[in-house]
Amino acid sequence: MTTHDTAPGAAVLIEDVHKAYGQVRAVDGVSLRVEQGEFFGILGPNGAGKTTLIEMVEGLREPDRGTIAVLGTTPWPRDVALLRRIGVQTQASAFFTRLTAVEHLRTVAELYGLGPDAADRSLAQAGLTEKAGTRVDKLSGGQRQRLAIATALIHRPELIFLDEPTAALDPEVRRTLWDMLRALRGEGRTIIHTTHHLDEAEALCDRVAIMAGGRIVALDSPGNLIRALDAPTRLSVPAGRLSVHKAEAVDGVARAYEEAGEVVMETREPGRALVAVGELTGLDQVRTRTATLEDAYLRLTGSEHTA
Ligand SMILES: Nc1ncnc2c1ncn2[C@@H]1O[C@H](COP(=O)(O)OP(=O)(O)OP(=O)(O)O)[C@@H](O)[C@H]1O
Repeated sequence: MTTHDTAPGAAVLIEDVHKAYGQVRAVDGVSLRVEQGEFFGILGPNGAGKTTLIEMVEGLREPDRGTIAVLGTTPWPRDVALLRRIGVQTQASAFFTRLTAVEHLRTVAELYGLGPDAADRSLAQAGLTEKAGTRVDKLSGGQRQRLAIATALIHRPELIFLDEPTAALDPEVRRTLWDMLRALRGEGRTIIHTTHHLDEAEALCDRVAIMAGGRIVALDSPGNLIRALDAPTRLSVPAGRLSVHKAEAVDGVARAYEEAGEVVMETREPGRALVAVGELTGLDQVRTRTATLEDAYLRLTGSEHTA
């Protein structure tokens, strides 16, 4: 086992890592540091290199070049002691499908040398206690997703990898899972979260790395990435309430147009424009939209494609 001089506080330290498949440079010189206790997002379009990067961090693939330290240890070649300190949830999580949820978890607990209480605890943590006696193949998609997370958490790992944990879940279940993930972070665990759900990354992540073409094109907190966009605020009112012509003349409005039954006004002085719109139409049904992480993501990954 090789240990690195990771500065205290780093859960993962990646330095100039490269990985190619033939001619495809899947990961092309990535460096980043994830702090302990951080909720860190990895975002990027299909084929950006996220999975390849994460698999190298998890010790499933060997980098061609560069170094990776996970909890102070090199993950390749695979290190059993490290595996006990990390938890991995993937889209293809394997279950003992003919067992009940609790039997499945107790079996996994035994594989880690843990008692049944570990299974009961992670079942409760995932909000699945009610489904303890349900066979895994009878669980809904969302319940299975939670079971995958419960399975990844059973041995109380310090570092948790989540891959699209809320894919295909209904909005209510997604929010419940968000609460669960926030609680994990509250316990001081480090979470590395790969997702295409930008609202989720914005709501949960302390920082995100946006990848495109095997490289990191941005790395910052969602708030800073959004602010860096310097995008206008959009105010909108139902189309019948105000003409585009009048909207253009509103104090503080830079541009106005009609879209999906609404007149949209772009402004860099939202306070001033809102007061003026309020005087014209009243504030009832006026909507305000500021830039989101999705806007920042589209700008950053779009420019990368045209580069
Ligand atoms: N086993 C493999 N053999 C050959 N090429 C691969 C292999 N795995 C990935 N690639 C290629 O490497 C590049 C990066 O793929 P990767 O799966 O890491 O991206 P990703 O960001 O995880 O994408 P997605 O969001 O679609 O999961 C892609 O061009 C992909 O086609």
